[in-house]
Amino acid sequence: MSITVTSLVKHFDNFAALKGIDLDVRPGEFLALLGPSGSGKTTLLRILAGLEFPDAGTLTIDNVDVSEQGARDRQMGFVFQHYALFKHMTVAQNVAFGLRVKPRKDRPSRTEIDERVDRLLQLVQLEQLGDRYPTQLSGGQRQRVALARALAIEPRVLLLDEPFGALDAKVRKDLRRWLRGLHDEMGITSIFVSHDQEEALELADRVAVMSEGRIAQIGTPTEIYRNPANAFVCEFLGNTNRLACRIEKGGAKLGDQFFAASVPSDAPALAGVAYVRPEDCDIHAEPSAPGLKARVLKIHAAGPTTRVELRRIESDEIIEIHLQPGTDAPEIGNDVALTFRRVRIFPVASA
Ligand SMILES: Nc1ncnc2c1ncn2[C@@H]1O[C@H](COP(=O)(O)OP(=O)(O)OP(=O)(O)O)[C@@H](O)[C@H]1O
Repeated sequence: MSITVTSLVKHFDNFAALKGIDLDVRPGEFLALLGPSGSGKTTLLRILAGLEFPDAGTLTIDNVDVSEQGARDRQMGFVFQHYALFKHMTVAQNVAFGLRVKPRKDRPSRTEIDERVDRLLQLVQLEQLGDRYPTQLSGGQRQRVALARALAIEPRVLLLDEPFGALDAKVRKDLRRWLRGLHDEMGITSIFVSHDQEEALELADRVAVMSEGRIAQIGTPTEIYRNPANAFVCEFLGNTNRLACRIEKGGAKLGDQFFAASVPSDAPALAGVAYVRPEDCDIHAEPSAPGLKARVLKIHAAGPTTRVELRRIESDEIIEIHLQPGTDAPEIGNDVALTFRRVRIFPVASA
């Protein structure tokens, strides 16, 4: 199923929660809505689900306008972070619920429902636990039941709002890999909300980064990580150094290197911020080598990557770099030169 959202606007009283969202979700795609708290992710998901209605804009599924349809008619499956299971029902009864409440003409027979529940419990790897009650399950198992329940109605689209948000880091990581596998197996168009950049970048085919009711950028994880469209996306994806610079003649100098910025080359000089990821830096032990001068403060050698913390001599800004494999670690206290393989530069006004 493809989904197209056009010029979607939503206010809560005077507050604009969505300020004009355009979005195309491709059939079978796994799309992440990523953004800080309050950026509008849940509001957008609830509008897609038909649980909330926009003030303006349209929503189509496979080119059919469903803007006026309610949640029941849209045939979407939802899994929310705290999507409580029915406590008085067993796991199997929870999964069957969406089928049992269908109007008689659409409702599968009792045998068909039992068969489908068995299949779904196998799919979420809980086939042994059909007779348990939700309180007898772990958090991760409960979320898998919630997922099986959402899938039972054979939804056209699966909507997930931080489905693993309440779980601890290890379970969360295992479950998201498992969910990605399940998605690939079923090929169902899925949209999930996350405020965790690592989760979104790992799971999704494409990520829509949201900021203050707008989509700041949409692209594959590699595109948004390697080529963030603006300062907000750079900062939100984290793991980046922020270095003051001066933009003139269409770019800025860091040490001896010049990097282009997306400003006209004849624009007046202005203050900028250069963003450099730690893995895009090279260190030269000889301080007189061409490059940005910095002093080595700390070396963190535990783990697979050696991280070096430095202070930029001219400004006291702290820079973290990841040492390239095969490079000798510098001495703490020594001055060195840094060169950069990839830098994004934006004017301060937009930073
Ligand atoms: N029913 C409501 N009434 C009033 N304001 C609301 C309502 N729902 C959401 N908002 C506001 O709209 C904005 C967007 O909320 P939304 O829940 O979509 O953000 P989010 O990106 O999902 O955040 P989070 O990650 O914290 O869940 C927030 O400022 C929120 O306070």
